[in-house]
Amino acid sequence: MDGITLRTWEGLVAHAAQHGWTKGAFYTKISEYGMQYLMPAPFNSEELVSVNLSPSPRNGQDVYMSAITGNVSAIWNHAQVSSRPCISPPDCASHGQVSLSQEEDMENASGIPEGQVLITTILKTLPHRPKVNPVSAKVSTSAPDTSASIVKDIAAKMKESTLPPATIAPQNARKRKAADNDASGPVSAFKRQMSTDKAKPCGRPLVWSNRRQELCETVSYYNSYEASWCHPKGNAISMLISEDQSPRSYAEIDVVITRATGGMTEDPKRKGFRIQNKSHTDADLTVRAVKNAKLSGQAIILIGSSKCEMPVLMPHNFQVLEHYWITDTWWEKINGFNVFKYRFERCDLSIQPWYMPSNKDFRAPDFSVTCNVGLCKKCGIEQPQVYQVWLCLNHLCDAFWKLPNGKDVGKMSLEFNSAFVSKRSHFTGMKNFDIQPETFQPANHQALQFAFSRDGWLGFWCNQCGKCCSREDWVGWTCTCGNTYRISAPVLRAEETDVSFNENSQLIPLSPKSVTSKITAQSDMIGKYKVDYYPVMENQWIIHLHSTPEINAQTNGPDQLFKEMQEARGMRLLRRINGKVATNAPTAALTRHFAENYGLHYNYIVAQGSTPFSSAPAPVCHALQRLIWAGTATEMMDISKPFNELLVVGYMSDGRMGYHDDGEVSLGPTISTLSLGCQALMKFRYKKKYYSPPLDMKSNKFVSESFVLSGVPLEQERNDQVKWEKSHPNATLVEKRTHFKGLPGVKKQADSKLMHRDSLQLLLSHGDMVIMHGADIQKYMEHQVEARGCLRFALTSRHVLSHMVNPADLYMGDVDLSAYPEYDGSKDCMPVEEKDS
Ligand SMILES: O=C(O)CCC(=O)C(=O)O
Repeated sequence: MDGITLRTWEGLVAHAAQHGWTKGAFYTKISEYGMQYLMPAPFNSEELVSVNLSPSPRNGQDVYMSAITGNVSAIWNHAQVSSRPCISPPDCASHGQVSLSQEEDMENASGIPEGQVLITTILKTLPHRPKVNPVSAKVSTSAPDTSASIVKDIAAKMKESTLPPATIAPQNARKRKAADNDASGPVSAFKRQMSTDKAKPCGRPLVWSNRRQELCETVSYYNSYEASWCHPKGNAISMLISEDQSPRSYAEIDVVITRATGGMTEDPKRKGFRIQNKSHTDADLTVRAVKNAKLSGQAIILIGSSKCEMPVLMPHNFQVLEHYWITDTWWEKINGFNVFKYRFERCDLSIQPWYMPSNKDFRAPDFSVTCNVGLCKKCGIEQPQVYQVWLCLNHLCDAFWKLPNGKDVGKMSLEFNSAFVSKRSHFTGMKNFDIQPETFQPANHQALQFAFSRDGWLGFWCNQCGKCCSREDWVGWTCTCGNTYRISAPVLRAEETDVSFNENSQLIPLSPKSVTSKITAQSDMIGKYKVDYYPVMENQWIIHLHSTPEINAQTNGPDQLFKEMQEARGMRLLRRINGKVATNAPTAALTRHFAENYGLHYNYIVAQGSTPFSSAPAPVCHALQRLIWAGTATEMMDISKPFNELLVVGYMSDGRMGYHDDGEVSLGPTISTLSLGCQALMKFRYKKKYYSPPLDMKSNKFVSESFVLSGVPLEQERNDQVKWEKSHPNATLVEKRTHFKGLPGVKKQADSKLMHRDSLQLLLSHGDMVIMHGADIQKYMEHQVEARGCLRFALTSRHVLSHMVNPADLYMGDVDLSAYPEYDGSKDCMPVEEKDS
């Protein structure tokens, strides 16, 4: 590993001269110093994963470099066999940051441990930044300055070897016409086509979805619910291309030119449009990941949304296009801010893609087109001519984004250099993911592991129509084309469930002792249950009834109910759409739990409907008996408001119900839940709008309600703010902000330790019951539940106020429990007939 010994700039250059600079060599621009380093990989280039270069924090002048290598294919294979969404290639991000104290140790490293990453660091003191000269763009035959000559030598060697020729005269480049590009001169930055003008594609996508979540849950290479790029741990693997609202984008079948997202905000002048309001930087995760992908030659899977700017009609909301690779990256100025841009080229140019417009003939690629390159005299970096005029596109150079006359490009409209768009190169990098997802092979999965695993309840790729389907139904998948897949799950005992089948799970075993509470419980015994009463606010209680193995083993007790819940026929637990979104909306997202409601409707479940109690399966009715007992035994339940609703929620590995409250006007004040199966962590916290001061220092926004809960940290200061706000009803936002920022304690309020933390956490075990009593709990607090194993049911009962229900539906809440024995908390619950005999 001679790379490790290259500690000086001279050594580095000598090494460069000595070694063949092959295609696999990597180069990185240390543009801050106006130089370009080209370095051979001091190891088998195929093993290179990523390289990071940054000025050393020690003096800002040393170069601090870390490279990550390893047996890439072994690592990727390993990553692929691991469970979704664990698509972790080597951990570039964390390994890329080596502290200075580690450098000497690193130098002693030798060889690459099999299947592991290796980090190389090189320190080099750089010359001071050269003085700025006027910019000049020219083809790279011009006499370079000293630093540039090193670069030129190296570049020449690279050209001699395997890279395609880097420079041709601009006029030659322009003569050629690309296969898919009709422009013979400069190519206009993308002309948007109305979707009605677009031709239909010649084929159909292999993989597609209507909702983004379906895609993310199904394919292992795209797990990005919000951002367009998917770059787990700094390794870019796929990108969703959609509408690009910034200037100078381009999209056709073989080439896509777009920008790193981020740094944009709503355009105050044009509704629905976004504008740049912040610069990208080299430290941005996407910028780093894209650079890494370019260096390592890794293919990127592009996914097109229905709004994507390809000149062809996209048949679905989301469709997987093909593998592309990043041929160029550069910087531009948009709206005065630095923006990172890149050019993708399709990897398999000689194969017709499914999204070729049906009214166009497929033509073989023309590899003879290459793009002219200019050399910036200021920074010494050779760069392709991206636009009709050559510009230095190194954002750290003083000549950046300046015309040959030294003036900023400003509002000048730029068109792409046709050669830059039309050039084609042979892709020789790696494709780490197949586009076609694995189909389920139940025989290959150990039934227990699969049935309740994260994989088991996520996406299903329909091999009939190519649709990605989330698992919406407890019993399996149904594709819109009619294809179904049913899971045959084994029946588990409760003690078999405290294991998560999510390999990526962060779950750490919890004991009741490790679950802390800021509210002190008063404990008591009711029957055989130990009962913890948490006084949350005045007359507001959260009550935890701890079950025991003895209680669980009772006839019709939790063990039996858990078994029956798994075997119950006719139950229809479904994942529902979160929020009020149309089912097929691209953004519609399903919950991470499955639910079915019995008895009366209330708002939360209205969309999904309810099943009358008269059709409820036996375990639901037995559970209701226990919940009624718990409500009355703890003296919380108002007998004039009996439970007339029961929600069954099913959780598998990694299942959860996020923070929410049950504070609907249609509900009575007492809510009672029975837990069956694996443990769950139930967390309570005060809602931000009541817990925080009126001014939220983080978002710099005013929270909607000015009310401070008693007992919260900095209560006095928070109350002072509320008082001031009330006494200055006409104060403007600026005045309020100025006033609050000057108050003592305000800084402390922004301290995340004092903000919005869980106040109570309960570890719920099999058979436990929880009662929430009091409307203020729902008004001022919210709760969340995380399953801590692979299978759990929660059966929660409420009272729905009858005047809030459609009279025609009232019958649904009628509960006839005469066939089910009453539960008294201490005795076995025997079926009625057995008791009588
Ligand atoms: O899973 C649980 O224990 C409780 C579920 C819940 O919070 C609810 O139904 O509102």
